[in-house]
Amino acid sequence: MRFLTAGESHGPELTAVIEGVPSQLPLTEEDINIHLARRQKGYGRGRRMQIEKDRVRFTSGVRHGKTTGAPITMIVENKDWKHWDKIMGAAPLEEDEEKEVKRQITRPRPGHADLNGAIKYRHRDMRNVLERSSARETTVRVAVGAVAQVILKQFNIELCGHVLEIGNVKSVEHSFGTITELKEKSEASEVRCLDADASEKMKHAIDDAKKNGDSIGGIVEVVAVNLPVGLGSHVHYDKKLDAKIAQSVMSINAFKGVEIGVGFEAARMLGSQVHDEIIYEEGKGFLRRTNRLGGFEGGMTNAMPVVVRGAMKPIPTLYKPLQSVDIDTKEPFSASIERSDSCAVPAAAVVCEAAVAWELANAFLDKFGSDTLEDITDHFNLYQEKVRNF
Ligand SMILES: Cc1cc2nc3c(=O)[nH]c(=O)nc-3n(C[C@H](O)[C@H](O)[C@H](O)COP(=O)(O)O)c2cc1C
Ligand SMILES: C=C(O[C@@H]1CC(C(=O)O)=C[C@@H](OP(=O)(O)O)[C@H]1O)C(=O)O
Repeated sequence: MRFLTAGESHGPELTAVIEGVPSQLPLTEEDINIHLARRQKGYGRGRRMQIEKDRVRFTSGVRHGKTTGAPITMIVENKDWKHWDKIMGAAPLEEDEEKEVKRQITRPRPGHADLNGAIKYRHRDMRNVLERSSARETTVRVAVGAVAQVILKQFNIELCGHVLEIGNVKSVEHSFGTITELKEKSEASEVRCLDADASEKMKHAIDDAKKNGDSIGGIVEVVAVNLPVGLGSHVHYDKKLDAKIAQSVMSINAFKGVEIGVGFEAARMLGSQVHDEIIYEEGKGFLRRTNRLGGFEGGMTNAMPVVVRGAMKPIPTLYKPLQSVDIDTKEPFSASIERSDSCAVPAAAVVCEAAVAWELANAFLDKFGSDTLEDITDHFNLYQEKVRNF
């Protein structure tokens, strides 16, 4: 499968086109809307989230609740567009509108794409950069990830993103039992954290940052279960599934680090403390005694849960001004802003979940075929039988 997204933060709508989704897959707009609503929740978001009510509309590729195999187009409306239609309009401006509408953004925010994008694409108005660099785009990436999750669920593969840390507050309680419990527990917390005590402390940390005009980041984790052995491959760098996941997660706005399993900690441990011993159980086949490597060896899944973590930096738009330089006057200034999130880590856990789901579903279809659900299922069942008898 492949996908493209298009759309600006304050434009009329966002669009995603996915090509390569198998035919005969039961798929409804509601399957997507559940995840869009999850992404909108979370303590620390700004006023924009009160304006938007993200819902998807299919305009191709789905008929009567089933995929046809043709490209699927998904549209999400920006409710905020009504406040921006003049500023964001595609038509050339009349002369008398120029002054009123064309208020140029010339003050780059440290940490955002504004300055690099303006220099690279030769824009004197940095709105042309910020509209597309905005994480509003993650709405349709979550929609794409939701389609991936529907594919995976057909084969009992499920995943869930949750929050491990916000600022220097860490979740102490990580255990969750089944994936359903992980979903329920994280969903019940306003910061998507399993640990009730830590959740409260995280909310305070967000409040403190906000009160001081500051922003705060954190660490999210995605866990995926019931994967077959052998998704991805060791044979070439661009077939390694752990590497593809890392790329996907790193592409999420403001993500600055990715870990799989014990991740960076592995460098500080000895080999005997890192590698997962192999055992064999009749009827189940080969298993690992532990899962420190987060479900990957040699760029392939090993049938243990996949565990991926991503580190999000604090949001760059700050109420507390940071120094920057106006690109027209070349004079230093201290930024003042209208609105921004103070913390988007709980939302980012849902985006990270979507990024991992996409890579897993893609690797799954690479292995088991992609034309139609029935053929994929036959191939999957045959493979699983061979794995059990290996
Ligand atoms: C869900 C989500 C919401 C975000 N909200 C904001 C925001 O309100 N203000 C802001 O300046 N950055 C926000 N960001 C981060 C910026 O989009 C990001 O820092 C920017 O695109 C620059 O990219 P980089 O940080 O990856 O270099 C958000 C990121 C995510 C994932
Ligand atoms: C709109 C979303 O996130 C936006 C991401 C974002 C940024 O700069 O990345 C800036 C803010 O937008 P605005 O400037 O319109 O307030 C966030 O609200 C969203 O997540 O749906």
